[in-house]
Amino acid sequence: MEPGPRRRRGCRPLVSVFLRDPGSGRVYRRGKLIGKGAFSRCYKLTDLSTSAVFALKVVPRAGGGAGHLRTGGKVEREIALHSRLRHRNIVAFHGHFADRDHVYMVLEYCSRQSLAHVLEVRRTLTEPEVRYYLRGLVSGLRYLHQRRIVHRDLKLSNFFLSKNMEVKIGDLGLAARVGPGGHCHRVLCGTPNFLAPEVVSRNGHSCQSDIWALGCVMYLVLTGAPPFVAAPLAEMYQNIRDGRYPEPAHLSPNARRLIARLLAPNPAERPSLDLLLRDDFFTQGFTPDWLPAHSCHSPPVFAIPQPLGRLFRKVSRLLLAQCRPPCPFTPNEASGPGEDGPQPDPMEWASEASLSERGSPRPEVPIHLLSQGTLTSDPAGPQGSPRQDVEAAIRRLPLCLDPGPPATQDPPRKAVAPPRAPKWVDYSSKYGFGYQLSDGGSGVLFWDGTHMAPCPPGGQVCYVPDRGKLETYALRDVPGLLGAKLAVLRLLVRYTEQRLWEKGDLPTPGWPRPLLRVRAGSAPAHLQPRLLAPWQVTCSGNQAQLVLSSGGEELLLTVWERGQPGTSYPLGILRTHGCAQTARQHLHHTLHMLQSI
Ligand SMILES: Nc1ncnc2c1ncn2[C@@H]1O[C@H](COP(=O)(O)OP(=O)(O)OP(=O)(O)O)[C@@H](O)[C@H]1O
Repeated sequence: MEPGPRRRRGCRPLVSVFLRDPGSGRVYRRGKLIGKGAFSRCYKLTDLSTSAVFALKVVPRAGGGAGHLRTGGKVEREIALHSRLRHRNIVAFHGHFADRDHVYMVLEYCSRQSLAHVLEVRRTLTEPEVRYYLRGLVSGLRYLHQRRIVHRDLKLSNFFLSKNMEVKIGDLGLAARVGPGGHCHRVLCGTPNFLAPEVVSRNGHSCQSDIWALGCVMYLVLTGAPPFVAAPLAEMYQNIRDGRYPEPAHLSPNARRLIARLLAPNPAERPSLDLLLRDDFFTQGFTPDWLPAHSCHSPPVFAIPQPLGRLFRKVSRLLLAQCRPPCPFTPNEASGPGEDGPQPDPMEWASEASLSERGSPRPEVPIHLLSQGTLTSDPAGPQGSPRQDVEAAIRRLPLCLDPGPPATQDPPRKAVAPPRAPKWVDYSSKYGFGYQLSDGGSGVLFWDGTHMAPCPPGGQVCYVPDRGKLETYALRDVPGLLGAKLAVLRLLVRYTEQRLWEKGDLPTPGWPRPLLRVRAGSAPAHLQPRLLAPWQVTCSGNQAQLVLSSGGEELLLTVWERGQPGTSYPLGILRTHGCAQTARQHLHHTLHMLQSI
């Protein structure tokens, strides 16, 4: 470990490269500087034992001693409040510690920085994007307000973006609990442009003041300028008190109306967070379930090709007609990703029959691990992580290819065949990957790494959050936030059932159904390797579908030749007996794909 930080005269003390949290014993390596605030610096941070990446917020202590912080208790308050919060739209607080010179906060790393960074490049955002971000912000803010916490500094630079473009409220340095009267101390704090009239008039902050700030944010991201500009300050404060701002005439009437509701000078006239989401701006416009990463620098195009758009709308209508209250999704959520537009969106669907007519796989395309999990047990499965299994397979496969010249005939086969996914519909560019397994199971692997499947009997729904534990819900209890996913699940599963079903695959009773999916980068979807069921890799070509599985003690290579039942070769037997040319090709191919994960 590095010696303690050296202090240069007149300079801030340096932050050590290696840091130890004495409370948890965790050792971290400090990475690059992400940015500087008025009181703090923020670095990338890696936990050396798990390689998990965090953001480290470092606040210097005054004079380098164990005395008061330079910030007059702000950091202690921030830690006390933030460390108790846990919500997907609030930057997660993972821990804190201190040394002679600094206080350290270990925070969730938001790799796409903040909405301020996005707006700097984009200048303005589209209405569907604004709905998307506001929905996340309202969810995080509702969580805070339910705990009687007001944020008091809601602004774009405090709205962080995760890798998945999920928006997270951060920097709780000014957050405070409201007193019994619903207000906090009558101090003037926050970003001047976004101060609510009651704050400017020193009547104190309340939850409604945060809602005013959301109005300022909405105005800013849609028009590119804040509604109230500080020149001169006294005039701006008067405009704030009067709720007088330049009319954004070019915005849609719904957007203008909602802004006016949020920027009502009388706090009591502003909508509650729940009412806000029921405003026409939300209910009459399309809200995407996710945003592509490129929307950080260019406007996303929300479009699906005409025939598929029609199909989705038709099926949505069908589903909605069948769905009686309490219905876990709204027409808006179920209506698909947008109106038809000029750009076709890649949606692919396939069954073995269609695949076998479409050419051979292209294993040279890079493959990324997209999604993993099981809907019957722990996401990592009973035997450890799927990646470990993939690595074990990579070690073992070459051993089968090593021995001498190819055998003239294949070795003894096993009659077992694990389930696979002979049918799928790939809409992962917007939603997810719907599959139907040969044993009748079905589900959707969503673009964000989550997994949902119907689990009969009893009409329940299983859901595995990204790296989370399996959750099971009765249909009517599916949380509102999962409503859109449920709608997609219904759409895609129904689609695979109705459009792609072909008979012939007999169920394999009792076989576990964890899934691990790989997807080749830019290859056309029908040429991509497909699903992994119990640690399986599947690729589809014009000749065969291959599944490598580790259902029991040994690895099995199962091959489905066109129209034939599957045959499985234990790798140990392939290794001792050798195998014929075709099986060798399959092995080479499988190895190649696994190596590119
Ligand atoms: N959790 C995080 N993940 C990624 N980047 C972060 C995170 N927290 C802060 N940052 C980045 O670090 C920089 C400094 O953030 P910090 O919160 O210390 O100050 P600030 O909010 O910019 O300023 P101030 O504290 O004065 O309001 C900013 O560019 C911010 O985007």
